[in-house]
Amino acid sequence: MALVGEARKRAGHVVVSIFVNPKQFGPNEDLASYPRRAAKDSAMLNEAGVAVLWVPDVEAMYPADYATNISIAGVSDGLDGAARPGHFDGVATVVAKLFNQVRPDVALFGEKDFQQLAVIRRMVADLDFGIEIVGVPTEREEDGLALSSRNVYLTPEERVQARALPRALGAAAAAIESGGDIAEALARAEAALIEARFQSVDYVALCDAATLQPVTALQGPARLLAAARIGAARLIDNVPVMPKQ
Ligand SMILES: Nc1ncnc2c1ncn2[C@@H]1O[C@H](COP(=O)(O)OP(=O)(O)OP(=O)(O)O)[C@@H](O)[C@H]1O
Ligand SMILES: CC(C)(CO)[C@@H](O)C(=O)[O-]
Ligand code: BAL
Repeated sequence: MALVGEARKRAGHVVVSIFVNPKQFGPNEDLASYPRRAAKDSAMLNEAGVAVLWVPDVEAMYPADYATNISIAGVSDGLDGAARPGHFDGVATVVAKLFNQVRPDVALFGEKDFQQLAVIRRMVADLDFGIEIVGVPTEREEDGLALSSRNVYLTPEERVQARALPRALGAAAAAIESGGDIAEALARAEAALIEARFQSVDYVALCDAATLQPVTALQGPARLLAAARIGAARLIDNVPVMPKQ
C-alpha cells in the first residue's frame, strides 16, 4: 500500500501486478506455502483507487515453449543471489515481462528487497527500458520489524525474537557511522542474531549502495544488509550507512 500511495503521487493511473513467480523460488523454497490473499489484496487496492490489478496466471506467463532468461551479472551475484541461486534471474525475467505487458512510465519497488531494487535498476539501464525506477522506504511494525508477507510464518515467540534483526542492523550501522571497526560491527550483529535464537545467518554484510559490492572502508553511501532464518521464516532487512559529512 505504501508503493501504491507513492505511485499515486507520481502517475495519473496506477497499475498493480500480483504474481507469485515460480521462476524466482528454488526447489526447496516456500513457493507452495507462500502467503496468497487475492480477495483481500483486491479489495484494498480497489479502495486505494488502483486503476488496474494485473494478475496473470502461470501458464500465460510461462507457456510450455517458454525459453528466455535474463541474467544480470555483478549486482546479482552476492548476498541473496548467492544464498538463493537463480533467484535474481527469475526476478529480472518476470519484471522484464511485466514491464512489457504494462508499459509503465514509473515503477516502484520496496527498499526491503534492496538487492532486487539494485538488480532492476541495472537491468532497466542496461536494456534501455526507459522506465523511472523508484525505491520506497521500508515499512516497519512498531517494534522495528520490516513488514513482510513471510512474517506470518513466525510463532508469537519467534515474532518477539525477530526484533533482533532490525535492532542488530541499527546498532551496527550506528557503530560504523561513528567510525567503529566494520568487521567487528558485522560480527557483533551476527552474534546478536544467534543470541536471539535465529538458527542460521545467511549474511550480514556492508555493501556499496549502488553496486552491492562489499565495502571495507566507508567512503560513500553504503547499505548494511542481512538475511537470517528463524523458525520457518527466512527474513531479510537492510539499513543505510552514510559516511559523516
Ligand atoms: N516492508 C516493506 N516496505 C516497503 N516495501 C515492501 C516491504 N515489503 C515488501 N515490499 C515491496 O513490496 C513489493 C511486493 O513484495 P512481495 O509481494 O514480495 O511482498 P513481501 O512482503 O516482500 O514478501 P516477502 O517478504 O515474504 O518475500 C516489492 O516491491 C517489495 O520490495
Ligand atoms: C519484483 C517481483 C515482483 C518479481 O516477482 C517480486 O520479487 C516482488 O514483488 O518483490
Ligand atoms: N521478495 C519476493 C518474493 C521472494 O522472496 O521470492
